[in-house]
Amino acid sequence: MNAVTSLLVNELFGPTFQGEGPSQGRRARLIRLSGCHLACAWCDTPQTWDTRRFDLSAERRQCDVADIVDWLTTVPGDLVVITGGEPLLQRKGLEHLLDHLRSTGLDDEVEVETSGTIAPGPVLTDAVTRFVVSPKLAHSAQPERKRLRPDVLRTFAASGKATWKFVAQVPSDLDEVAVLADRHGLAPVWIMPEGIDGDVVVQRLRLLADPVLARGWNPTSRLHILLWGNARGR
Ligand SMILES: Nc1nc2[nH]cc(C(=O)O)c2c(=O)[nH]1
Ligand code: SF4
Ligand SMILES: [Mg+2]
Repeated sequence: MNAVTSLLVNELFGPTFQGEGPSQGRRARLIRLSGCHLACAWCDTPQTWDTRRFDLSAERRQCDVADIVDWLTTVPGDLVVITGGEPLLQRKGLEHLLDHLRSTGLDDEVEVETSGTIAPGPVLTDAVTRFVVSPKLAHSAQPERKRLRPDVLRTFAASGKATWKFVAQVPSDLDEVAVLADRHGLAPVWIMPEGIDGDVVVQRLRLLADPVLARGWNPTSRLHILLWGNARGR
């Protein structure tokens, strides 16, 4: 069996703060992988997949896993965030990255952000600290059969390593989240406002916060957007 020893990368950056979700505010290094099989209407990282708006050959490069681990060792922190795009499109390469990371002696927490539409498999599940799974709602304008894969959601829920981060625009989106959470047993739930402008993020979060609390969920802002706007590599 050939090991996949490289990953198609959009950007490597850090130190920064994990801007979103259960680890918000923690110092982190981010690995943004290229490629996504969805095309969400409000996607904040279209440079990873949208060939109509971006020259992907300039936006991505094939990086040896060994070089990525070398880079990680040069940047301080104890959290590695793997995001995209959709990282699980490169599951084999990710397995190799995690294996190499551990064998190099790095005991960092590793958080993988995913849309929850591709099953992670047992090897990767064992190797990561947590998955931050972000199933897409109707406002993503993706067909339901593409954005919601019940079998995959159940696999993540059963892994014991999933936290769920839903992107919401308005409080009525929370009804859609509640249906999914009940139907598939998704917990714990984090709600994040959609937006790539700090004022929009804050306005939406203000409207969402009380309904989120009332439902027993957790709010998250987008710290990197509040701090630096939609700058690349922050
Ligand atoms: N600081 C920082 N944290 C992040 N967490 C998730 C990000 C993303 O773009 O998916 C992101 C990002 O782009 N920047
Ligand atoms: S799943 Fe994520 S990366 Fe893919 S199109 Fe949707 S928001 Fe963008
Ligand atoms: Mg993201």
